Amino acid sequence: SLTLEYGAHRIGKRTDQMMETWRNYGLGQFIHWGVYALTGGHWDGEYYSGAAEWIRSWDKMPKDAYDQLYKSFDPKNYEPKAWAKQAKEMGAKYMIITTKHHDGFSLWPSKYTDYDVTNSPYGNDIIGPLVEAYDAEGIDVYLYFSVMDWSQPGYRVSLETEEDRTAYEDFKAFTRNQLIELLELYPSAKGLWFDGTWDEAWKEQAVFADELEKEMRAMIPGLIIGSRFRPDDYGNRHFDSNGDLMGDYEQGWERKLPNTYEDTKGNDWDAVMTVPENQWGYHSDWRGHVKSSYELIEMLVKSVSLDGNFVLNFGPDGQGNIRSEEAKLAKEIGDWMKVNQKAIYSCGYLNWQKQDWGYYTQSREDGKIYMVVFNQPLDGKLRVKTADKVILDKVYPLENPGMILTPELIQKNEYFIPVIMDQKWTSPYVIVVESSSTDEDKNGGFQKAK
Ligand SMILES: C[C@@H]1N[C@@H](c2nc3ccccc3[nH]2)[C@H](O)[C@@H]1O
Repeated sequence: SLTLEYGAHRIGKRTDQMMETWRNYGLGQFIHWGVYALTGGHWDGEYYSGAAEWIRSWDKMPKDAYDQLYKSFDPKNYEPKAWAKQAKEMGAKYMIITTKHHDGFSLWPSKYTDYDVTNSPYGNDIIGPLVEAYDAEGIDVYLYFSVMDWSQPGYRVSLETEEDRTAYEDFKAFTRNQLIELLELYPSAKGLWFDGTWDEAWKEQAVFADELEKEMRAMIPGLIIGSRFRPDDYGNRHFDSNGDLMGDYEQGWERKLPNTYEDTKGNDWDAVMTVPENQWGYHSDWRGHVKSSYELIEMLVKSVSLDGNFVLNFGPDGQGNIRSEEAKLAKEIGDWMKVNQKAIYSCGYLNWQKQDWGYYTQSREDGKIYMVVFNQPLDGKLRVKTADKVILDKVYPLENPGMILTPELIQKNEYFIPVIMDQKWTSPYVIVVESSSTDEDKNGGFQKAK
């Protein structure tokens, strides 16, 4: 392997308490909010078919017109407490907020740019009250920060000339200043979610990024930073030139999920997901496929079954309203979580053979196994092929622990579990499996369920 000075500084998962907490979240909320929301994905009566938060890059959007939008940013309906309550009801354990997206508009009072909320009609800090509201609901806050910043004179896609390099040094100092400022202003933040780090210019900044990451980690012990921040000695991100994961978890799953445990390489990871195919910021006219709560619940369960977190995106409109489609999804997902959350929180991957009826999760606290059923077989029998030396001690619906189900042995380590057919399941349901290993538990087999 290559000798890397700026590659992965740790092999394998972090095992400290803050990372354990992160690993056990299951469900998160992403919030994309900024001046792009004022356009709603349209300009001058024309429909923008790209991602709404990218509308500044649309050839039909005059750049100076976009850059004046902040003079209209005055969200009368911004209610951070209501947003936090809604997220609590949905069952989100953490929230990631765009402090600054690619356009550079800073949603907090920044000493380092005039392109921020203090120079908008709204005038006040957006981030602070949001952090307080989510902290009050017991939802951990993470700060999204785009390194790419179209508003900054020193920003460069690549460094071709000496002038580029000189300008980029200013940009690097600006970037560091804003990040230090954010961590000083919002010390209850548990981590940073970096974006906009794919430019060639940034990929040459292995030394700067490593020193900055160390500085940020020193400011908030346990701070959680994913794989999308640092480039290594050769400009590789996410995985260094030896194939080792950079940062504390893999951040590559944007609008997609791993399909197998092998796809995750055994790392921690999050998947961030839009409700339409590709809209993070507010677009008033969602076209194409809009995901249902059923689809999103399956993505959540699949993520947890593969040891990841699922982060669902919300894009409030220019007045600070959560749109009705998202409010409905938050309610529907929350209703499902209220009944089935034990199969999500503090759960992860179980190495039993994947079956067609759905997904297994296993509690990291008491070893209980959850079968989350999406595709109930017509004969009402769920095939279960356990790992070796496993005994099924007790099986029952999570919603009805008194209804003991008797597995039918098919062959060694393989059973049919008869789910009650007259029980009309109308949404994904959970069967609990309490199990033990045939050896005494000295070999670290499944912990005996308490
Ligand atoms: C989390 C998501 N990442 C940003 C983004 N910009 C991209 C440019 C090219 C390819 C993928 C991108 N994702 C999106 O605007 C959103 O913030």
